[in-house]
Amino acid sequence: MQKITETIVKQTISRRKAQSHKGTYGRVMTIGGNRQFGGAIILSTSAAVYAGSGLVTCVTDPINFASLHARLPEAMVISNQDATSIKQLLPTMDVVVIGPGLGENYQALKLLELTFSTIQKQQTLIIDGSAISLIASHHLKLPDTHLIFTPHQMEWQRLSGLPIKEQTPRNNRQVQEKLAGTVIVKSHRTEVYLATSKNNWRNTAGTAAMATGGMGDTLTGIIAGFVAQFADSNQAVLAAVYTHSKIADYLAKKQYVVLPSQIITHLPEYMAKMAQSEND
Ligand SMILES: NC(=O)C1=CN([C@@H]2O[C@H](COP(=O)(O)OP(=O)(O)OC[C@H]3O[C@@H](n4cnc5c(N)ncnc54)[C@H](OP(=O)(O)O)[C@@H]3O)[C@@H](O)[C@H]2O)[C@@H](O)CC1
Ligand SMILES: Nc1ncnc2c1ncn2[C@@H]1O[C@H](COP(=O)(O)OP(=O)(O)O)[C@@H](O)[C@H]1O
Ligand SMILES: [Mg+2]
Repeated sequence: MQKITETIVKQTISRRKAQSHKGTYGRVMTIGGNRQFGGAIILSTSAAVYAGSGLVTCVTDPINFASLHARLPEAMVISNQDATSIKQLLPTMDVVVIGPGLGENYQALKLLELTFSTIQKQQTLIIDGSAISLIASHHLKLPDTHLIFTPHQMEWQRLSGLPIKEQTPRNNRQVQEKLAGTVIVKSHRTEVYLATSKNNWRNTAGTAAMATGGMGDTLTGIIAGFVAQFADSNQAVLAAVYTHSKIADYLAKKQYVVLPSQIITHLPEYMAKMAQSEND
């Protein structure tokens, strides 16, 4: 196992070019948030914006529009029932996140299938939460695109068939090869199995202060923002995993529990620090 450390973050996050605009930093679509789990997609969408994505569009139940906009006027919204707009806009994105708070009912399944049939080969699809559980329970065929799975250990058990005790690096790698996507197995020490490299990685940051609902939803937004902006996708994934946990470690020095929304608000400052020290 290789160690994920701050060196990767410093290598990944570079200073922004003066001659750039929002289009330079990537388009992200976040899909999820039913009536019960609106908070999950609000966190994911906020993390994508605060991580620096140029333009972010959230596809969610319209019941979540007002609360999302109250916290995050930067995000655009589309109704999760508006298949025409989704089909039209999704192919223009660099990165699509599906799953945070999506739920697992019939409507959620149809939205996942629509996403799979619309996504293009050159795009990146981050599959999280309910979307992972739906793939497992409905044996869905995966689309031909750049895939990143972000399961926690139980979601990984559902998708891989590996009981948590048998989730060893060797077994995880075997299933990753079948899925043909990058797999991030989240736990107190998250492991990353990259699709285009044989190296396996383990996070060196992270704290039990992170053990609170919405923490993984936040990670998906950071990964989306980093993959949308930075040239090397593998580095971007590793840097995102570390950044999420490192900000939590910093806040946990003075806090018993760290809230996902606090990690989000600290992203721009941490990223500026990493960009300044890119050549250290
Ligand atoms: N504010 C919001 O809107 C929020 C919305 N959310 C959304 O809810 C949806 C469902 O996601 P979910 O993760 O809550 O539920 P599920 O997939 O059933 O997994 C839980 C089961 O797995 C087990 N488990 C074992 N190992 C584990 C591990 N390392 N990490 C975690 N769990 C582990 C665990 O064991 P236990 O706790 O019983 O010991 C339990 O039996 C999803 O769309 C998500 O985005 C949430 O993000 C919360 C905030
Ligand atoms: N004890 C812990 N130590 C370090 N990281 C943790 C700990 N507990 C949870 N995390 C991190 O918090 C996130 C939880 O993700 P997930 O279970 O999907 O949350 P949610 O679905 O509620 O958003 C993961 O990134 C995981 O690594
Ligand atoms: Mg989750």
